[in-house]
This record gives sequence, structure tokens and C-alpha cells, in this order.
Amino acid sequence: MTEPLVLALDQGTTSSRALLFAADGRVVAGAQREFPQLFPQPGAVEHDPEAIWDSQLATAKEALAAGFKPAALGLTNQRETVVLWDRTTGRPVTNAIVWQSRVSAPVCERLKGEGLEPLFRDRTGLLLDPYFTGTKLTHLFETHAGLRARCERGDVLAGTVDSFLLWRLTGGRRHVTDASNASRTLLFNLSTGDWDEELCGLLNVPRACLPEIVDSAGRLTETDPAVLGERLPVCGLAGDQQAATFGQGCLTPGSAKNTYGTGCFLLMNTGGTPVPSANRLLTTVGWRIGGRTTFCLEGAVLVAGAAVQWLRDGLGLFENAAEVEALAETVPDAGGVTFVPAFVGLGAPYWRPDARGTIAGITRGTTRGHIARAALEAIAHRTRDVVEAMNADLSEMGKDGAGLPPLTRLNADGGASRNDLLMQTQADLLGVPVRRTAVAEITAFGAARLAGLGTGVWPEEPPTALCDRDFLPRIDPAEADRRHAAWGRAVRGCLPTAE
Ligand SMILES: Nc1ncnc2c1ncn2[C@@H]1O[C@H](COP(=O)(O)OP(=O)(O)O)[C@@H](O)[C@H]1O
Ligand SMILES: O=P(O)(O)OC[C@H](O)CO
Repeated sequence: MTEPLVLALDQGTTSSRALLFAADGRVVAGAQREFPQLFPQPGAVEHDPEAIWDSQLATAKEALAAGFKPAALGLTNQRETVVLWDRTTGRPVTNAIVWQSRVSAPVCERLKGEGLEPLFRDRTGLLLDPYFTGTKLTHLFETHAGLRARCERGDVLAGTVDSFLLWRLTGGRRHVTDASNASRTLLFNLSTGDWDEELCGLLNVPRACLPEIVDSAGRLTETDPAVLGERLPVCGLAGDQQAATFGQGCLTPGSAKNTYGTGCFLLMNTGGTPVPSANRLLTTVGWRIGGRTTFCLEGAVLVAGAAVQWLRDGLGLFENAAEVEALAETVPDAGGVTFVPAFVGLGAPYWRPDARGTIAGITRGTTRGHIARAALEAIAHRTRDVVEAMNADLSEMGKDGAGLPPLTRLNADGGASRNDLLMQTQADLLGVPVRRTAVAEITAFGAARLAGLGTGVWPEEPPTALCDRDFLPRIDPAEADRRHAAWGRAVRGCLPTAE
């Protein structure tokens, strides 16, 4: 095969993947491996960084074993999760604290109590929620004696998962991250495009342990031949949600995608200047190419497909996640059942780490089908929560004359987007078409696209045939509003103190 191929490594929350792509999105070879999720105490979620590395390395080797020679490598990763490792040995010094983990909630409360949230908001576009990397580091330094000092001396390095993987892939030569990953840490200043000394000080994070920030595409570095058996130029690097946005071809302001995976992440491209949110969404870097940054507004829903996983593993309702659709189709509606899967608190736009899940409205007639249907509806309602906040932000922008119209179409991807009932429910509740991508692995494809662009082997224009199916709204908007209002009441019911 002579067409230029790109190897994408996609290090996700529950599995690592390596996929070799052609420019049109075809997967020529690939491999995927799950790795263990660790729940050491309620609200804490950890990964063993060695398990992350082993699974990622094994998949990369497996994909390369097919015998094709990629022109470049693109890397994308679960975001916010923090890894600390010894500079000399490369060995992790603690488990990775995963983005879902709530362990730094007390640190966030303390900082909020000191009135610091507006400062963090203005500079980083984020909120003081335990989701983000910075307070996870603060927490680790407060609970591991001597760790901060080792970081200050530069003996221990810190970074998000991309940094750790690149350290290993380059044989311990490069300690880098890209601007999109950096923008998820609470330490990155959106205006300067660099680490913010004052915020590092407030979070007690020594500058010496942080990586160098590079672009998301270009000749960023290269792999050590001893690791993958060959020297590959690393030409694409981005957080997984930003990579999916790029892969979906959301390259113009106003275009948006929602990834339905463990959580749901809805990102809208807002162009070359950061748009502050008045409605508790996040302002984040989409990608930085040639030193020019594209920004996004983001709504992060912490639990989406994970609710389906819980029906599978926690309640034993079925064996495979895909079976939820048939089960939910056994009933015409949720029969008055509302399921708010606030397992790790609620993300955008509520940001309530103290919220806990509820299943309400159960009667003697409630069946497994009703619960399954309510779980799918919950995912669609959480997405509407985000879209309402986003449209409000866009309308606010419009007052200055520089606005974008409300969302006109949502591009969908991720494991749970394979569920037709979920996609139809989503279109119904939003009142706009939902377009499901034909490229199942769009996150990895986005990383490959960045690398293809970065190395110049692929055209700048994304492939055109990305649509698998359009789901059009079928219910009256007033009915959608009524259902969403009932959802809002259920959400309020799962908050310990009324908002
Ligand atoms: N057909 C389906 N319907 C609903 N949820 C599904 C379906 N297939 C997979 N899921 C859910 O999607 C998630 C997996 O999607 P994926 O994109 O691989 O997630 P991640 O990248 O976050 O690990 C799981 O939480 C799973 O429960
Ligand atoms: O690994 P995923 O696909 O669940 O994505 C996780 C997000 O990057 C967390 O912000």
C-alpha cells in the first residue's frame, strides 16, 4: 500500500487503542486493550500508570505488526488525569488520579472559600472543581510527604497522560504536553498560552515539574526506536475531546460535537478568541497549530455511558452495553421514572460534586425496561442542559455583535452514539438534527488528522463522507420542553441543598 498512513494512539479512560488510518478515515489495522479501574475509596478513581503504558504499548505494537509503515504518529488521551514519575527511572511515584476522581473536593472548597474562583475562571476558563488536574496535584502534595520537594528539585515530573506516554515513547528525552491538554489543568493561562506563575503558586505546584507546552500539530518530537521498533515522527497531540472535535471536522466557529462515552463532552468551536461563559461552561483550547489557537466552549457531563455500565455491572440488567437499547425498546416511555446518574456529582452546568444519583418515580409497575429507558433519557437530558447553557452564552456574545447563532446541528460520536434510540431521543429533546459520524473511532481519527496535517502527508480538508445517519426531531418542541422541565425537577431533587 503506497497511500500515506498515520498511526493514532488513543489512551482513553477505560481502554487504550492504536489505529492505523488512511486519510479517508479507513482503519487499516488496529488493536484495543482494557485496563483496570481502581476505586480505593468512595469518590476516588485511580489508574496504575504502568497499566496505562502496558496497554498502550501493546496495542501500538499490535497495530504495527500488521506490517504497514506509518508516516507519522498522533497521540490523544483521557484529559485532566495526572501522573507523577521519577525523572531518572521513569517509574510512577503514585497511582494516576483520574479525571472522575473527587479526592480534591476539599482543596476546591478551601480555594473557593478564599474567594479565588473568579481569578481561576478568568485566567483558565475553568472552575474550581476536582475534575481538573491542578487541585489533584495540590491534594497529592498534601498527602504524600516529600513529594512536592522532589518535584521542586525536578527529580519527579508531573503531567497529564499525554506527557507521561510521550516521556516513555521518546525514551525519557522529552517532557511535553500540548496546549489543549495544558488548558485542562487550572494552571494554564488562556491569554498568554503558557503556565501561570501565580496560579501555580496558589495551587502549590512547582513550575519545575511541569512539561513544556507545544502545538497540537507539527513535527513535535519522535519516538525512540528502542520503544516501538522504529523511529516515528510524533506530529499530532491533543486531549481526546479536542481530537474528536477536530476529527468531526468542526473547524469553523459554531460547529459542535458531542462524544457519548463514559461521560459526554460537548464542544463548540468558537474561533480564535476565548469566549468566557456566563453559564458555567468551560472555555478551553481546541488546538494550537502554527502558534495559532482555536478555542472551544465545552460542557462536560461526567456520567453518560457509565450509567449504562452501571445498569450492566451494578444491577446486572444485561451483559453487553449495546443490549440496553433493546431493553429500553420494550416500553414506549420511561413510565414516569427519572434516573439522575450523578454518581460522581454533577458536571456542567451544575458543578455540584456533592450531588448523588437518584432513581425517582418508581411504581409497582416499573420494569427493567423503564429503568433502561430512563438511563438513556438521562444522557439526552444532560446534553440538553449543556446545550441550553451554550445557547445562552452564544446569545450573550451576540449582544456585542460578534455572536454565533444557537446550535443548529449536533455531530455525535462515541461508543453510546451507536444507540439509535439515544440518538433519536437526543434529536427530539434538542429540536435540532443529530448527525452520527460514520467513523466509529473519530477521536483517534482526529489525532491522526492532526498528525497527517502536522507532517503534511494528508490534505488540510477533512474527508467529506463522515455522516452515518441524521436523526431528525420528531416531537413537538413544547413536549420536549415539558419533559425537560420534569428532568430539571429531578435534578434539583438530587442536590443535598436546593440551589
Ligand atoms: N449501544 C450502547 N448504548 C448505550 N451505551 C453504550 C452502548 N455501547 C457502549 N455504550 C457505553 O459507552 C461507553 C463506551 O464508549 P467509549 O466511547 O468506548 O467510551 P470511553 O472512550 O469513555 O471509554 C460505555 O460507558 C458503555 O456503557
Ligand atoms: O477517555 P474518555 O473518552 O472517557 O474521555 C475522558 C475525558 O477526556 C475527560 O475529560
